[in-house]
Amino acid sequence: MHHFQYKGNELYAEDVALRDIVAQVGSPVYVYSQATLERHFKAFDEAFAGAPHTICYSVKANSNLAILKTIIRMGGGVDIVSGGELYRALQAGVDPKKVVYSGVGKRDDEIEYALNTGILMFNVESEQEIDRLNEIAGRLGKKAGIALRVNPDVDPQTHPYITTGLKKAKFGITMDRAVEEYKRARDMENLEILGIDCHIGSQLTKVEPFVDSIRKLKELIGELKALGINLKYLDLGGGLGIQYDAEDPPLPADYGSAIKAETKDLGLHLIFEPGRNIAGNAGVLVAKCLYTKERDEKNFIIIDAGMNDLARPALYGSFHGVQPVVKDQDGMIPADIVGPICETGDFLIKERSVPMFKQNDLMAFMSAGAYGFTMSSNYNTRPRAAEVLVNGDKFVVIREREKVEDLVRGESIPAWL
Ligand SMILES: Cc1ncc(COP(=O)(O)O)c(C=O)c1O
Ligand SMILES: N[C@@H](CCCC[NH3+])C(=O)O
Repeated sequence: MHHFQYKGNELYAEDVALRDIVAQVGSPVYVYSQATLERHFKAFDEAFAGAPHTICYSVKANSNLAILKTIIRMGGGVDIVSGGELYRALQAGVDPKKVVYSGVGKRDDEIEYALNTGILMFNVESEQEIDRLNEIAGRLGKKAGIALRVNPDVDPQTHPYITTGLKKAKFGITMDRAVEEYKRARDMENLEILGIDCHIGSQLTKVEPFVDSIRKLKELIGELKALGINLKYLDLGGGLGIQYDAEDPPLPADYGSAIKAETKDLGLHLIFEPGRNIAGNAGVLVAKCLYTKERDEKNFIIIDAGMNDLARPALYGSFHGVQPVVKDQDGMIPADIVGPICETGDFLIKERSVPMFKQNDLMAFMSAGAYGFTMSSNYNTRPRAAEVLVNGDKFVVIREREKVEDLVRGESIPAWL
């Protein structure tokens, strides 16, 4: 069941009309459905029933404290890529033993913070990071649990900007270096080798690339075993895609059975880092039409949300569906739906047939729950949107709309000016 649906001609999030939210909170506003988040988490979790596993939700997809809390209280852990994300996850009450820390550029202070917190493991992304971790852990009198993030050189067949597992990508350690690096790490006093990790890309719509990379990892796991390096965890990253338009991604259950079949004899505890799969279709961005321009060459629908609010179309040419919040338009029109920002690339929809929105009409951009708010910016000194969580017939503002005063906080004018 879908939780963003029409009742009559009004679009609802669960049992709340989006129009009522905007009446109270204004626009643009991100609206999330708690029931959808919970359903997605549960489906992912159940897909791995019978196999020991932990779901470490990828904070970068949607890092609002209320979203993190929703996942944590269902038993989820988190995948973080910065000290900032660790701070958020701790604020939301995460169990440090369910935190994995990925990322190619971990700073010393972030590593210290994570060590002092007692996180489960660092997914180490370079040869130098191994040494740095050992050094910092030694200084703090701690042991750092590690997995090496290896780069299996598998093509995930997704957008080039979100392909991470190819040899030419900046992520991870190459397969041919991995054994040597594990041996080096084994001899370091302040490291504990816990596992192996890979993440090959995002928005994958097939299971084959996942299976291919597991096969490559299995060879490596075998080689390590022969050397007496025994692992506990196999972290398979995130990346399972969702439907934005006409994609037909595998269901979590299908992804789960393919992976379970491939890993069942390894005796390893599986870790997953899904982001988009949990949050993507659990949120929409609601915006208002400010003006329309009809021209011979092109029609424009100008709205109060822009690329600073939802960057994905401008950044990747991504598709987001659009639905009227109240269906009362006179048919469809070919148009660009654009924001108020002074950039030609500031569009949410390009050359598509859309409802004939008029001034003050509200519209919802679908599938905006992941990499929506978290990628938003203040470009053009635009306060970031409010965020709302819906639960049945209730809703709460889980992040206030920013104010202009928030945007100049910390700035100062030197005395000589
Ligand atoms: C290391 C790592 N883990 C997990 C994720 C989450 O990916 P997704 O939202 O595609 O599940 C990402 C982003 O691609 C990532 O870089
Ligand atoms: N931010 C990207 C995905 C990259 C994932 C980062 N690990 C998107 O919106 O699709």
